[in-house]
Amino acid sequence: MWSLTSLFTRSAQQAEVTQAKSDDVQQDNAHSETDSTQTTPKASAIVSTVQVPELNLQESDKSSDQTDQDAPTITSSSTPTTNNASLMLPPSAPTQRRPPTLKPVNQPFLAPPKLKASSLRPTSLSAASALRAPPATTNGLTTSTLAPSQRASRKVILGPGHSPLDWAALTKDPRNNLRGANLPPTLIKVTPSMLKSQNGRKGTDAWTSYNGKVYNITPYVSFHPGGKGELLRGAGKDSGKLFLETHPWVNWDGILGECLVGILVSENEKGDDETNELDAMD
Ligand code: HEM
Repeated sequence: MWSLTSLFTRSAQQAEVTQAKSDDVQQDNAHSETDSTQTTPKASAIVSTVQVPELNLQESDKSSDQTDQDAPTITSSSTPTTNNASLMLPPSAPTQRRPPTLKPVNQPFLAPPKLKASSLRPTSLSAASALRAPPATTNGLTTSTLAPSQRASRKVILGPGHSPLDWAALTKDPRNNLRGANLPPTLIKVTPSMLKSQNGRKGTDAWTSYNGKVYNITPYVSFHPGGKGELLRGAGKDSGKLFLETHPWVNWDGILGECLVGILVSENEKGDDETNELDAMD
């Protein structure tokens, strides 16, 4: 290990040696400069290149202590870690990163557009009616099972105790015998001539056929929302066409199931075993 005294002494000696060498170099440079002026103008380039390598070569031969002493000087000029940080530009001002102003300073808030109530509604149809399929124009038939919304109602005012609920209560009791009097408990075969004679006149019950089955509609006449006259238009004949033209959404058998008399057969088809055949169809 070097002592401090020897260190300083050594450093002083080296400084003297360095100074002497530097003087020699300058003398040599001056001398060479004098010579170069006589030949070529390259002397100035030699001066700058000679000084730097000599200093580095001498220091490389010195001890590590010497380099440590020089270290602060070198570090201050070349190390980019800490000191360069002080040279970095400050972060950009926060005003540059602000989001764009959403609100004009001197302008009031924009009012929402004013909508008229009429502009939110269709002029003629309601939203629900606009979603429905348009009614068919041919033959008065419609492809939809929904009731037409714009057709004038032809319903009648039903008498007291003749609401649909009253009818439903009536059909639940089998003792009411809605099929009619003087009929066997089982279904019968009905010929077209029989159906025609059961038209509701002369004290007879009114029968009608629908999908090949015959019903007694007399008990339902006063419960029919469309009125007695409309329902009796099908008396003594088939009501399928009129029924489907008027209200295809109505559940026929759900209303008149207890009024089922029998099935419609051809004139010569009726036999003595009509009851057994009808039972077999059930
Ligand atoms: C000749 C056969 C029939 C005709 C001509 C007829 C006619 C009518 C008419 C004009 C209406 C009024 C529709 C309206 O403007 O709202 C109506 C309603 C009604 N009819 Fe008939 N009808 C017949 C047979 C039947 C039968 C057999 C039943 C039962 C199975 C029935 C059950 C009803 C029902 C439930 C309504 C009310 C419909 C509703 O509220 O939308 N009709 N009928």
